Amino acid sequence: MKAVHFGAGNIGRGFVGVLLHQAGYEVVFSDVAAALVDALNAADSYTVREAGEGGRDTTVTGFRAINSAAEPQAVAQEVAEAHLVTTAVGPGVLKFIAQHIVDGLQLRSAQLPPLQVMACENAVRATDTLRGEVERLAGSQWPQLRAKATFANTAVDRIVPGQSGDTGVDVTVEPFYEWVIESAPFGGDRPQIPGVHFVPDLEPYIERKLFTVNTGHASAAYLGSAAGHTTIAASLADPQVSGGVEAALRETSALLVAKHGFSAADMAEYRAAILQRFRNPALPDTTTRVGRQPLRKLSRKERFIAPAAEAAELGMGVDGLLAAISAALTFHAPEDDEAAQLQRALAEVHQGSVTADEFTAEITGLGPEHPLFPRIREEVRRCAG
Ligand SMILES: NC(=O)C1=CN([C@@H]2O[C@H](COP(=O)(O)OP(=O)(O)OC[C@H]3O[C@@H](n4cnc5c(N)ncnc54)[C@H](O)[C@@H]3O)[C@@H](O)[C@H]2O)C=CC1
Ligand SMILES: O=P(O)(O)OC[C@H]1O[C@](O)(CO)[C@@H](O)[C@@H]1O
Repeated sequence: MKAVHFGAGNIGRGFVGVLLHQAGYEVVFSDVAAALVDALNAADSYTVREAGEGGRDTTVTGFRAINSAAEPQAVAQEVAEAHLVTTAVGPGVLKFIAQHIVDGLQLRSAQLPPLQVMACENAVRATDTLRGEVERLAGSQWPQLRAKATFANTAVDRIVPGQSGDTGVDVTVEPFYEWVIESAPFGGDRPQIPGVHFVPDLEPYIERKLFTVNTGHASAAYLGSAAGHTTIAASLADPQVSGGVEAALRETSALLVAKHGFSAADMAEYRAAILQRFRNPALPDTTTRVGRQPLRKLSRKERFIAPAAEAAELGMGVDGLLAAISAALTFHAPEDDEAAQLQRALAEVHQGSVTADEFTAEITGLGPEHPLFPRIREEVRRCAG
């Protein structure tokens, strides 16, 4: 069995790659980072080190890597012959992966079983987004190609921090992982991957994950950074920050209970386990990594605005989420393009060339009629000074 995995970064090697290896797939990593591709091809194996209580090392073998920018035809050929395609490139990059899938499906024999495609990104219905791009690029050819692939949405959860430069392609991860996949697209032919759960309806799971793990982690990063901390551990050791994270998560939990019927007790347990994971002392993680790409994280369907908007529509509390959003608005990270762009936009509000209304609409995607809009505009005015 062969899997082509796009994005040989932290989650690619430390989560998807290792599980596909354990499932018996030959993994062909495809990435645009030439040095990473070369390093993977120079290695016979790499080690996934689980840091923290109960952690163990796993050796991954049986992989290759291809530079998809330099050798798109080779990637298409691999996709044409593969059983499975996965991605972990970031939601904004999926549109660039779509062409490789279209090219691969064009070369794929109609006699082969459908290619199973899953985007393992932190976003609701990321695989649907990828499929939409594939359809758009395939255009009039889509009717001939559609039977050659099956697309399934997934939710992936494992903290894989930035790796120190001196460990090569080895990767340090937390021991915990969760991979939930929607079952319907596969019919009777589900991929057999260790530890994976199949569910008929993914929406409650991806929202529970995104609006708890990711809202909580990002809140720790933004509130921690605003308080002068550079690591997640130091942020959560600050009672002011951990109290702020818990306040935001109590609000998202209340929404998830109301919307999806999770029990309040289960959500309290889920939150506690997650905060424990964030505090893992063996896992070095920084506020700049966890807070990366604040524009994405502040967008309409993401971990802050989506739950806060729904909570506001239902008349539920959003003060904790607003405090985290406010901290996100002032997030400074010199090497992060989106953080720099956000600060430039906020400076324009300060100078008066952009109004707080325009900024709020642009960053959050909310219309002025939305009940959350005036609350965020107030934070924008305060942060812009
Ligand atoms: N790191 C984590 O703890 C978790 C990350 N995720 C999600 O996984 C995805 C990847 O995150 P990380 O692995 O942390 O990021 P990363 O930056 O470590 O890895 C991304 C990889 O994608 C590659 N890439 C970029 N453009 C590409 C293209 N056009 N074609 C092929 N490869 C390309 C990059 O060179 C890089 O190696 C994101 O959507 C993230 O939200 C999900 C759960 C946990
Ligand atoms: O690109 P994003 O959305 O920040 O994804 C990485 C996040 O996902 C998580 O691993 C949670 O699964 C967090 O550790 C991390 O902050």
